[in-house]
Amino acid sequence: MCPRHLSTRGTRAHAVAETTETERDLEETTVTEPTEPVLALRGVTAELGSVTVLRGIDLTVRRGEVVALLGVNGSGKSTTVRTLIGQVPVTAGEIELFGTPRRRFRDWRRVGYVPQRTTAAGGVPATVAEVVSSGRLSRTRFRPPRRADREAVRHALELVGMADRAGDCVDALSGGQHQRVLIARALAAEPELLLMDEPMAGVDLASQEALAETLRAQVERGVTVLLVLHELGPLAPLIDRAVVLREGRVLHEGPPGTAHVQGLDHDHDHVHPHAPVGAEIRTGLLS
Ligand SMILES: Nc1ncnc2c1ncn2[C@@H]1O[C@H](COP(=O)(O)OP(=O)(O)OP(=O)(O)O)[C@@H](O)[C@H]1O
Repeated sequence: MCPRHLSTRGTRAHAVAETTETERDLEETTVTEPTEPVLALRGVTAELGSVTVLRGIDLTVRRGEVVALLGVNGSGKSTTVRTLIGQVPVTAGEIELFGTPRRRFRDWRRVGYVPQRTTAAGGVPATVAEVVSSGRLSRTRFRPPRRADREAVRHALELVGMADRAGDCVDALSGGQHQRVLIARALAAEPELLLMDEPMAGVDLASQEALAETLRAQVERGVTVLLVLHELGPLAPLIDRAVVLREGRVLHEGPPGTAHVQGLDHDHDHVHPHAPVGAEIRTGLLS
């Protein structure tokens, strides 16, 4: 809870064995072959309410790839990502994560998810460190956090330049800082696959560049990335492939330079969600 109840339990001797366990976990999770699909959607359809939102999405992302999902507002980008994590049920088609049908997939520590930011206040009086620690739950389950967990949280905060705000209440952060905390939360589990829904939304240009650097380091580690974007921006050099959606279907797939020709410029009716530098935007971190 905010602002001063962070645990500092644990001893160094304890930690050595715990680090070993985490290393063992990591070894177990890096067995995917280089060209093996990390995620695959085949003919995926989905409805929200009574509206058909996805109309047969085919998408494969292989290990180490960085794929941008582009398209105008309402084309189904977020819904596609949310079907992958089971937040939106599919009405037809197949989804696989790491070669396992999604309905049987349980190894969620391999997946980091950054949700699309919202303007709804979460209302939970949590500190930055607590929110980022929640990203570690897929590894810690219900056991108390160990030194390796606290170390991973600290490292994730360092990666997004928020280590000095660990004890602050999330309510005290700006919109861009919230976004950085959400990214740190996803990184805390040291995932192999990062799913990011507009990770740069509301982040000023300098911070976008810092986050692009963070992402580059993840990609160099072999992390696979699928991210929803409205524009490539500082992430452009990292993107291997762009997939453009329109009305719940894949309209175009190819090198990122071709994406705008194929359906974005002509339908440029989407909102760019970037806030001006220093803008105070409240987000629901936990929603
Ligand atoms: N909870 C919901 N109930 C009904 N319809 C919804 C719901 N959420 C989204 N939709 C509709 O589903 C469609 C796809 O939405 P989605 O959020 O996947 O699009 P998007 O491409 O991510 O858009 P944006 O760029 O605005 O985030 C839109 O027409 C949207 O209005």
